[in-house]
Amino acid sequence: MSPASERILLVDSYDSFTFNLASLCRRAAPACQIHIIKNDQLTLPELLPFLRCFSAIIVGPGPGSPDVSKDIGIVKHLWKLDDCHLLPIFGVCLGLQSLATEHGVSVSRLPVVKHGQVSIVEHTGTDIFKDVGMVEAVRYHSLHAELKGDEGLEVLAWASDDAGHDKTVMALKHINRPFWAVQYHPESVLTQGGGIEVMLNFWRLARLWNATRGRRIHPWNNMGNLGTPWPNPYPPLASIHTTFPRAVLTSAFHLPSIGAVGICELLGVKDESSPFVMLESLSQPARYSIIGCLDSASARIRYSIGDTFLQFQMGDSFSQIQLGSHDIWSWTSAFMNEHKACSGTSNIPFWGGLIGYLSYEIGVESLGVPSTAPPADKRHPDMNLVFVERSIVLDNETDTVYLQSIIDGDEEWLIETAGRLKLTEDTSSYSYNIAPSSTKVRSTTSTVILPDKDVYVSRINIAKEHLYAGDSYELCLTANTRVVLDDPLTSKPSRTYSSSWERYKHLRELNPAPHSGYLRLHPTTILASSPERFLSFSRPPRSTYQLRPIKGTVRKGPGITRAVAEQVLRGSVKEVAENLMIVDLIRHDLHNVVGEDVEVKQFCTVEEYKTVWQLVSVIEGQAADGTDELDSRRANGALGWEVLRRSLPPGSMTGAPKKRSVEILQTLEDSERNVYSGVFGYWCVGGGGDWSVTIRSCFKHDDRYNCQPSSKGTPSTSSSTDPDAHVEEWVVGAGGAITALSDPQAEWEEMTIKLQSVLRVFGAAIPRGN
Ligand SMILES: C=C(O[C@@H]1C=C(C(=O)O)C=C[C@H]1O)C(=O)O
Ligand SMILES: NC(=O)CC[C@H](N)C(=O)O
Repeated sequence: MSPASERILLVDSYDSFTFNLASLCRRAAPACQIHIIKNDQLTLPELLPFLRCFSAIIVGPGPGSPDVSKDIGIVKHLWKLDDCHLLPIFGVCLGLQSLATEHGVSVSRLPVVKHGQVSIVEHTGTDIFKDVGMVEAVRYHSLHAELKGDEGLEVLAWASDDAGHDKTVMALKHINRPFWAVQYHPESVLTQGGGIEVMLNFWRLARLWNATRGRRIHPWNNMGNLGTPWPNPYPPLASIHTTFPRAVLTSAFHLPSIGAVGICELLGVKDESSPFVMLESLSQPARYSIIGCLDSASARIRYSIGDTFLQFQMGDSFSQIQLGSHDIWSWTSAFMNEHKACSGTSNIPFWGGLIGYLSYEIGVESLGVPSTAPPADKRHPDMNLVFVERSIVLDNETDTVYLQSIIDGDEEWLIETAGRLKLTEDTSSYSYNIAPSSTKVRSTTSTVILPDKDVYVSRINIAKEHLYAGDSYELCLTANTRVVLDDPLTSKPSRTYSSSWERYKHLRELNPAPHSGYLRLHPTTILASSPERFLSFSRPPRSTYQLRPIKGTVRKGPGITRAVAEQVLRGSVKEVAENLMIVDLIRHDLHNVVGEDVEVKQFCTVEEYKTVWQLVSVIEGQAADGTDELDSRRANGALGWEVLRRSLPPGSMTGAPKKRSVEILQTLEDSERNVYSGVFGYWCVGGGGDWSVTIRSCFKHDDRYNCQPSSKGTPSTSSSTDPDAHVEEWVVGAGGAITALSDPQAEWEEMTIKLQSVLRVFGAAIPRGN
């Protein structure tokens, strides 16, 4: 059998490191096809006929326990295969624990759990450790195998650095069946010496076992579908049209003093009843501000989870489009395929395209976790986008304004808008560079409903119980704070005063953040000042996909210099472990779509923000040659959209493994997260995109703009209730990663520090003692 036709089966127990393992496997056996299945996808009788086509099986890690059927699925049966189906198997973590359990070994809790921590692993230098030197390995486990010695298993490696423990088993083999397993994570980015080296040895041993046994591996003739071989970058599209790009009309000129705020005000941001979008960067990399020039013809796309349709609005025309064989993601991709554009200014990140937000729950829906959120007819949009055809991008470094339109023959708009901007600049009749004291948020009475500290702390303790039990390695627990404003003047929508805009201007001064933005997409308005990029993708060809997870937070204050922050964050086992777990999770998310080419460009760097120091890592990937070349049948940047689809909700906001962690968090949080913890940003018609994590931000839903089709087919912008009774309610979410090492009081404080960065905009503070 030539290596080219060999196949490896990877069984995924719903872990968030599986695609890292697939990538390691590919490095060890480059010509092999890797098929990935979930551990509950097939029954054993359904799987058996396929096994003769595989050279080996890898059993991945996962949440839970090897003796819980729902956690381990089909895996437990694999160690009992009869001789005619037998094949080499390599287990990782939960995989090792299953091998042990099925041979009568007791698997119990570790005295001190190891999540994202590195241990020195000593080994026998035999079998999968042949010619392997020093091993430093990352561990993600709460459980461990305790052998008595008569189970038919042999210990190949162990760790001696566990408190209250002599030697913790780190690798096993079966004495006469072709089974090997490791307790640590060979695929983790920080594992050294025992990663690819051990995988190469397993592959050598597996092939040797197959050869000496004379095991014939059957070709994959008409075997049907058993987990599409990895990687599988594109989803099947219901319809793929060939479309030709439109040209981007651009006019650029120098405009030194008007600034992004001035441009927004000139474009009518103060008319609260109209949609408005603006994305800007207010601290490093602080270069571009992107402003949508919307009008009543701008297309709006809204979708709520659970719906079989989306709402499409263009001016007065309002329709419900049935998704049919599409889901909202493939529909949006098909829409962007119809609206491709080319020949804009190459260094300008946005030429036109979709701007808006995606909720946390839309990611939960993609994970296949049933929602606990209100039903579709009671929801606000989970995907809320506007298609921007005319835009202004301000390059804050050179004070150049780029006017852009993707509407054919729109030169007149460019000339007219340039004239308006220049006139405003010349007459300087209004200072747009507003000083902090000049923001005009009217003072209002606000009621702040904070999360209850005792309840939050008790939930931290429950979260820790889940971590000790092995159900999760890290849980990002959050809570909502509500701010209810009593401002009689905002009870009626105004065309000349927008309190949300005034508030945003205040926020951008108080908390200038690299991922800021004002999104008024009725019924929802978001004021964003996020430090965290979720995903950016550069324009094809050869797009780079970049994710920048943050984990590790320290409040800025007297004496907290960079050196101190470095010590507190980079010098802390807990903080680095927290960050590492998300780095490994994000690598997995990216490997899922782009395949092998994923690199950690920056690991645990301390970055400075207005009110906090943060520990930030950067992961980048590129698709295999040709996958994201400009393709006339697909939207520009379709692969970036696919990375987004498969990677939400952001791992830094869930913890790992993502699916199980999300399920646990649903039991620990009172309400849906909604806009908080989702993403906001853009997808450019030229193929680039940039989506930030919606944190350190606030949002409100205003049901006077409920945007449902009225009986006449136009959106309703009036409430059925008395408009004077309107109460303005903002939601601010905040939270933090809980690990087994978390101190509940410190976690509560960390959450309140994050909350405070936004609460100040309402003139509210968290009372002392809280
Ligand atoms: C949960 C929040 O932040 C997340 C949690 C962080 C942490 O645990 O250190 C850091 C950044 C975010 O990924 C928030 O801001 O509300
Ligand atoms: N990474 C894993 O596979 C973890 C296995 C198991 N859930 C534990 O915590 O020990």
